[in-house]
Amino acid sequence: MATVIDGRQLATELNQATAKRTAKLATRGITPGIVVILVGDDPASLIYTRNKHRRAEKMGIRSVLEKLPADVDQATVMAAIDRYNQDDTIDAILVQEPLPAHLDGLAITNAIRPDKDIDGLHPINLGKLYANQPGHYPVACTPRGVMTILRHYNVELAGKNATLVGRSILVGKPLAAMLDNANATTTVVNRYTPNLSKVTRQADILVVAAGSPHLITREDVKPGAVVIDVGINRLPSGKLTGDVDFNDVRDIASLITPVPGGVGPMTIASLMAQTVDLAEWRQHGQE
Ligand SMILES: NC(=O)C1=CN([C@@H]2O[C@H](COP(=O)(O)OP(=O)(O)OC[C@H]3O[C@@H](n4cnc5c(N)ncnc54)[C@H](OP(=O)(O)O)[C@@H]3O)[C@@H](O)[C@H]2O)C=CC1
Ligand SMILES: Nc1nc(=O)c2c([nH]1)NC[C@@H]1CN(c3ccc(C(=O)N[C@@H](CCC(=O)O)C(=O)O)cc3)C=[N+]21
Repeated sequence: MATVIDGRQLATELNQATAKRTAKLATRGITPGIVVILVGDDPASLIYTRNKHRRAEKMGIRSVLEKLPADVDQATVMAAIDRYNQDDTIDAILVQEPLPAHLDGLAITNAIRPDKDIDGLHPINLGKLYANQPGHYPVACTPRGVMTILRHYNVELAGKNATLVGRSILVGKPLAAMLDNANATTTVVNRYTPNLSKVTRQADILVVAAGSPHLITREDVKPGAVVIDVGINRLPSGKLTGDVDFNDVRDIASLITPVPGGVGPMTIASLMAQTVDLAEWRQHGQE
């Protein structure tokens, strides 16, 4: 029977540590600030954005929500980015995905100042991660949260097979780079991969970020594997479920994350921690 990873507990611990850091910054008159740019009114994005806002305010981070209408034009979004790039009270800029199809998401990402790029999506930050460069730069918060979980539960990575289902720029790709940097042997699969099950069964660490409810069942998992479920899917009943059939897989895995209560809370906690990182790094740059 697998140990079930308690993402909420780990997130609470990380949030307490982050709150201590903001309290220390406050004594120097510094309040870290994040802006979330939300285009349109996708209900799931609204919930996620509200959760972030509430969490930030609780821990002494100023949170600004810039809501733009679904039919906003490219120039207006670019002007908003430019304004926050120059705004000294803002340390972190997050553009909520997904963006409406008429907008050029790549141009928007590339316009964010790399030192305010809280999702680590700017090519400069992605390049540093891929090159495994030393030094300070932001990385995507969900992969950062997953790496924190693996470290906390003492999961050995060097020499292990780490397989990622999903290759998005926000989750699969950066997490593959982080696992590779930690000397795991990484495999990234996508929709075109033949015989998915054969590949996933090789994994000592299986990370699933596909957005497909119950894609992974026990036949796809090596006995004793560590299973990290990033997927967030809302069922017609309104319940949240991951990409892994939790009840089917839990007795053959060694460690497993639930949904909800696994990776999700760690994404938010990592976002808060990295906002404070950005504020501190910028401060050092200015001193
Ligand atoms: N818990 C958290 O904190 C977070 C959760 N999420 C959730 O994680 C999931 C993934 O998010 P994201 O990475 O942004 O999603 P994307 O839709 O951008 O990417 C999904 C990836 O999964 C691959 N994929 C989908 N279905 C299959 C399949 N049947 N077999 C193999 N590969 C498949 C796709 O392949 P291809 O490229 O070929 O299309 C793609 O690479 C979503 O449910 C999302 O809501 C996302 C961010 C944070
Ligand atoms: N630029 C950008 N960056 C993101 O990181 C990003 C994004 N866009 N778009 C959407 C996805 C999704 N995502 C989630 C984060 C936390 C929870 C979360 O807190 N989940 C809780 C439950 C939440 C609930 O109950 O509704 C849990 O899993 O326990 C969910 C989903 C970040 N994303």
